Amino acid sequence: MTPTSRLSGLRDHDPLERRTLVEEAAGLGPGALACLDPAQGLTLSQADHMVENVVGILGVPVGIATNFRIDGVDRLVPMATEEPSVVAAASNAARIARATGGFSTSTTGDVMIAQVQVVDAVDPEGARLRLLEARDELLALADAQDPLLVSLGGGANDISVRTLPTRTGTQVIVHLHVDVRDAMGANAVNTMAEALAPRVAEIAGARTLLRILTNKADLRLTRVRAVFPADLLGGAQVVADIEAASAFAEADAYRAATHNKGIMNGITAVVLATGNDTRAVEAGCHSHAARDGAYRSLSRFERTPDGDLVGTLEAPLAVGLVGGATRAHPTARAGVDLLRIDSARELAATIAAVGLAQNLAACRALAAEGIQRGHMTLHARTIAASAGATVGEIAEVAARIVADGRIRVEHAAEVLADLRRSSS
Ligand SMILES: CC(C)(COP(=O)([O-])OP(=O)([O-])OC[C@H]1O[C@@H](n2cnc3c(N)ncnc32)[C@H](O)[C@@H]1OP(=O)([O-])[O-])[C@@H](O)C(=O)NCCC(=O)NCCSC(=O)C[C@@](C)(O)CC(=O)[O-]
Ligand SMILES: NC(=O)C1=CN([C@@H]2O[C@H](COP(=O)(O)OP(=O)(O)OC[C@H]3O[C@@H](n4cnc5c(N)ncnc54)[C@H](OP(=O)(O)O)[C@@H]3O)[C@@H](O)[C@H]2O)C=CC1
Repeated sequence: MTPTSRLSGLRDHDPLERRTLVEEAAGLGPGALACLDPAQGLTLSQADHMVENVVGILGVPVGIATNFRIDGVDRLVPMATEEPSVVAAASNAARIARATGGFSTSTTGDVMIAQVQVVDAVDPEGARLRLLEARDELLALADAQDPLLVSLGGGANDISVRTLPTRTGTQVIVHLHVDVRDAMGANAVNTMAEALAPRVAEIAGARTLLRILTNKADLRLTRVRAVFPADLLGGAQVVADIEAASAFAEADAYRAATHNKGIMNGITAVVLATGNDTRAVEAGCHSHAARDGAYRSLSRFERTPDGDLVGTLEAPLAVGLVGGATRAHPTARAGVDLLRIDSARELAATIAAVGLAQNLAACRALAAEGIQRGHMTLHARTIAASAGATVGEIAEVAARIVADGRIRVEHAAEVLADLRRSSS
């Protein structure tokens, strides 16, 4: 069976039934996603080998975003998040985008940047040029640190050097550009930077300080585009209002912060589900949003000549399929298996698509009925649980507080007490 992500009504099943349906739809064998079950996920001893002073494990819900078609391939996407309505929103937007073929992506490649900071240079500009003259030597020295990466077609491929006036004097900053292939690349480029530092100091006739990657990974940009039909969004006025909402986020930092948070609801959930570094990706995305000096939205929504809505997003996505927790964490491995991806680029493309989908869903809701109708309806289950409802009581309590239009903990407690009185 050709894998499909169109799993209408997945919500109507229980988690175990959903997992089976997802395994089948993704073309995986029975039990392929068993590691998504807490009982077969990360063990305490595995966790104890990942970070320090381990005493326990925090469980995070993993939902499956459906309907995604990315560069012509259907993908069911794992999203690790505690926030209600995020998975539903992404799935809904992906459903709408399917009508025009889904999401199309492109990438600038897999290049990460390591910085080497040079201080106390007597002749900063002279040092800069001497370092540029030594480019080939420095690249070879970097490559010597990671023969496996070079054998895979990766490795150091350029340097750039600039002088940087600072309040402690003019510094010389070396950027080492490294193609890290399918790794996130932090450890790889940090190792190279530390190996280069003594030779850089010698050439510059100065001292080196920081040798570390930058998370402003703007040589590793992923771009995604999708067209959302006006009729599926709610008509021409909704298209115009989403475009006005986008213009607001492009022009105002206060709105852009929330607009981008909506994007990161999608991006971070997939980064986490695949065992990647959420802090690195978020630092990269937010620094990219401020790349021209003002903090702006990472995405844009525009009306097409046909009156539909085209969404575009560009962001640095430093994620890997090897290294980090991706291979060490069984649940992350199951998430990657579900995606059926073969490269870090495909993972980044998927992440960008979910970010754009999340963003569209939020902006559509905001521009149409408001965010609370969809969000709070799904949030009602969390409210019911907060009021003390058991697993068997949550659905009834949630339905009642939604019907009453009072999605609040104290009302849920009243409904719960009433439910228990009537059933005793
Ligand atoms: C919540 C919906 C989707 C309901 O929207 P709806 O039109 O009532 O949904 P529906 O019942 O017609 O279902 C349509 C599709 O949505 C999905 N869907 C729908 N419900 C579920 C569910 N329970 N479980 C799983 N999937 C669900 C599902 O894909 C379904 O189709 P199917 O695949 O079944 O044929 C809509 O109201 C929505 O998208 N709201 C936006 C909510 C949102 O964006 N939440 C994110 C958190 S808030 C946030 O991002 C921060 C923010 C808002 O500040 C960002 C910003 O300011 O930009
Ligand atoms: N963002 C930040 O500021 C920082 C983040 N980190 C953390 O480090 C974690 C992992 O960094 P990363 O460098 O990716 O991890 P690893 O060093 O664990 O993995 C990269 C290594 O995997 C090997 N490898 C095997 N196959 C491939 C392939 N196809 N492509 C590339 N490498 C391959 C290479 O091994 P070999 O060594 O033999 O070449 C490569 O060096 C990140 O997830 C992050 O959490 C760490 C420091 C700072």
